[in-house]
Amino acid sequence: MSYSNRLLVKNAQQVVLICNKGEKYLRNDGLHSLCVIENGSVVIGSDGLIKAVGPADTIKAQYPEASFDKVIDATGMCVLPGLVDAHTHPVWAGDRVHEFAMKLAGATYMDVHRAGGGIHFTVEHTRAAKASELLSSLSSRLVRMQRAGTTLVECKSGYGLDLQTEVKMLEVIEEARRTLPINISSTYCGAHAVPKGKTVAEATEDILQVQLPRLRERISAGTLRVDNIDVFCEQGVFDLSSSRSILQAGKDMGLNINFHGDELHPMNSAQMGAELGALAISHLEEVTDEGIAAMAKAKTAAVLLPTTAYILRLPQPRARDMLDAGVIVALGSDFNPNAYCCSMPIVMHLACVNMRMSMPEALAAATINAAYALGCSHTHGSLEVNKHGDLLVLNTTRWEHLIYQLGGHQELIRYVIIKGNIIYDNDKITTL
Ligand SMILES: N=CN[C@@H](CCC(=O)O)C(=O)O
Ligand SMILES: [Zn+2]
Repeated sequence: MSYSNRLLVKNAQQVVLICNKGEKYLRNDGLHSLCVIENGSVVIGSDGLIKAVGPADTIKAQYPEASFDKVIDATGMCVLPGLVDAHTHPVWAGDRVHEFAMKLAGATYMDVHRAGGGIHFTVEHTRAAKASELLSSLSSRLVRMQRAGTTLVECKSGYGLDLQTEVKMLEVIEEARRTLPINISSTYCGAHAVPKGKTVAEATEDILQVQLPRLRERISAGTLRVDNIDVFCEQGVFDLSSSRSILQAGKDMGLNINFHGDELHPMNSAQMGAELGALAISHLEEVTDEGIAAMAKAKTAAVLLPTTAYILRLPQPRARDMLDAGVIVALGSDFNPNAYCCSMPIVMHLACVNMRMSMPEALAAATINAAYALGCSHTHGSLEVNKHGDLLVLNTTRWEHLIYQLGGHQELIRYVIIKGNIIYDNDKITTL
């Protein structure tokens, strides 16, 4: 046995593993109760991976405390996997607080978009911003997410809509990946809106003939990493057939398909995504029964975004119907200038109250299933041996408090740990 382990978290009242048989996702019966060890400990090795997790007495017998760089006594506390945020747009300049006021006064999302605001407003400001400014605001946002317990986050481009700005955004995401501890899955979303002055056909042509080929070169040369391809498949944005051709082209270059579908209108996006072998489709407020069945069969994850329906006062996504049909349900914050939320604990609370998910369903959706939606559930999303040592220590004896205490994560999260390193220590926590 190695005598140079990085971290021991010992004697936790609860260690929430989520699952313990190498499951890549949880659905149906797998969601009824999560795998929890009472009075447990976790061992993280010097490579940042989990070496052991189990009853505190067993771990104590196997690992002498002296073999650890750091020991956390979690008596009276809970340990759970770091949260996974499966959908964010965190690289942009120019906030849209003025549009929030317009929407509160009755304007719809598409009213604002058609009037040249919304994504177009953000595109104008993001094109004008320096990469260093975008990196600085991205870093602050990611640090906020980390403090709210997120340890793996999907980050999209999509406020450039031209080659130069899309690449600038992807490079900024890449720099954040190199400099911050949080794990990042990056997504090219050049088809987030039709740029002003172009038709859908012209925008699609530009993506297929100019943007994707340049990205392919950069990825092959190892100068840029991109994991997923995204499109906003919506009436007045990219129609089904242009979305299909862009997603297929991305898949052909090795990207995972993970896109916005069936948000404001039923577009048959779910069926199209399932046919293409999409790993995930987000939103789905307007998905049909046929779309739900197709996603369940194809094991395409549904990334549900409770903040969007809440802020835009949309119908709630049909989480219960999807869960009952066996769809793999994940959650995301949808952080963007329209939905300014960095907190997965708040997202889980909204999912429970507004979308009628149970707390175990919401936690699985924000861990193992969100990791699945990003193609990372073999390394993230549960506390199992050989996975990344990414975890939260909560100052409470039952994990459900993280969801129950709306907006209470700042007082509940004592430590955020990524690969066995403490990246946030909230030592100001007192009693709860
Ligand atoms: N629906 C499309 N995209 C974003 C909103 C982006 C924006 O409004 O800037 C979403 O997921 O909600
Ligand atoms: Zn989005």
